[in-house]
Amino acid sequence: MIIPTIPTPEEVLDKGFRRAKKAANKVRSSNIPRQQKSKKTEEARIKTACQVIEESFNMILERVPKIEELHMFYQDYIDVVVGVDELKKSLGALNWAVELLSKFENQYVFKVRRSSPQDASKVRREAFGRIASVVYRIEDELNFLDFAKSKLRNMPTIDFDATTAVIAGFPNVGKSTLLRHITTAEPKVADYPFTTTGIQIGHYERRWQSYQIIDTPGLLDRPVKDMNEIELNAMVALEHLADVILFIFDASETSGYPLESQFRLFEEIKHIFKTPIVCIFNKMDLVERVKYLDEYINKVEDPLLITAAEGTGISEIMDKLEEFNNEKKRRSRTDV
Ligand SMILES: Nc1nc2c(ncn2[C@@H]2O[C@H](COP(=O)(O)OP(=O)(O)OP(=O)(O)O)[C@@H](O)[C@H]2O)c(=O)[nH]1
Repeated sequence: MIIPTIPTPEEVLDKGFRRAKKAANKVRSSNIPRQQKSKKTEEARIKTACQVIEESFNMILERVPKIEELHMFYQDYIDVVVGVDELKKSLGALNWAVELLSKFENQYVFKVRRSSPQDASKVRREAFGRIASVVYRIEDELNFLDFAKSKLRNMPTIDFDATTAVIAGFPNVGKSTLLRHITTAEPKVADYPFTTTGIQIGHYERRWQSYQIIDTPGLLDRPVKDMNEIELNAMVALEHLADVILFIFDASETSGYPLESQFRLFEEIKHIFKTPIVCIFNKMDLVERVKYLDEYINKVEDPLLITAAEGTGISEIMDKLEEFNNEKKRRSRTDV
């Protein structure tokens, strides 16, 4: 998300007062009658200081995207990373400062006009004091916006038009292998604060349709009860993205996780997400279709049996995703 550079109160005031001085010098060297000069000079200083500072804050307010207009995934993402309420509060404080400064501008220009030439500079000093105190009043909010800027610099770039599958399953079950086989290019890895290794996003096109497969190492690969609140919220963010979840079982159990615990994780994810889930049993090259395995395979709807390492079963997954894509298109047509 684009948050522009956030100045400190000192920087804002310095810029405002410096420009005010310049404006004053300009008036001083103009050919206004002498008796009016001191008042006109102070008037220019007050006006310029207020306007320059207002402009700095307005520029920030204009450049930060309206949070409620962002895709729900980004709204949740921002909420998890920095807090939407806090961000809105800080922007609200900037608005408050702009309104007050514009009030000061009118109030003090009027005061200078009504003052004697000798008192004009006193009025201006009073105005500058109040301007400074308003800017310092929002120091915490400026600091927060600066923190948010650095935190939100590398938001993952999501293609919201693509049909999106999010991969889930215990570590070592073959998620990356699958991602590499389905998607053509090297998956892009974006910063994602809930996972230690970043989010991996792979893309591919099929019959002129775009697909996107997302892996979030460290998030959808362990029991939900072990998750903290941030991670649970991150799951909500993912739910806004996923048209479908690909849950990968390691049928061979060579990853070290018994099918029983893998199935428990599947149940948890099914419980949390309202998104449809496609169950994929991987590493079929290492197993016999024994009764024990069949028990699990038969428990789920339309399972796909694959050997990701050899690329076997990948086209069936793509067919399945195409079905979801067609369904999504059909739904969006009837929604219009
Ligand atoms: N025999 C066999 N091995 C596989 C298959 N798919 C993946 N593997 C192996 O399983 C191991 C783990 O695969 P990864 O793709 O790294 O698994 P992952 O789920 O992405 O693991 P994390 O990144 O730790 O979550 C690797 O050594 C793969 O080569 C398969 O179909 N058959």
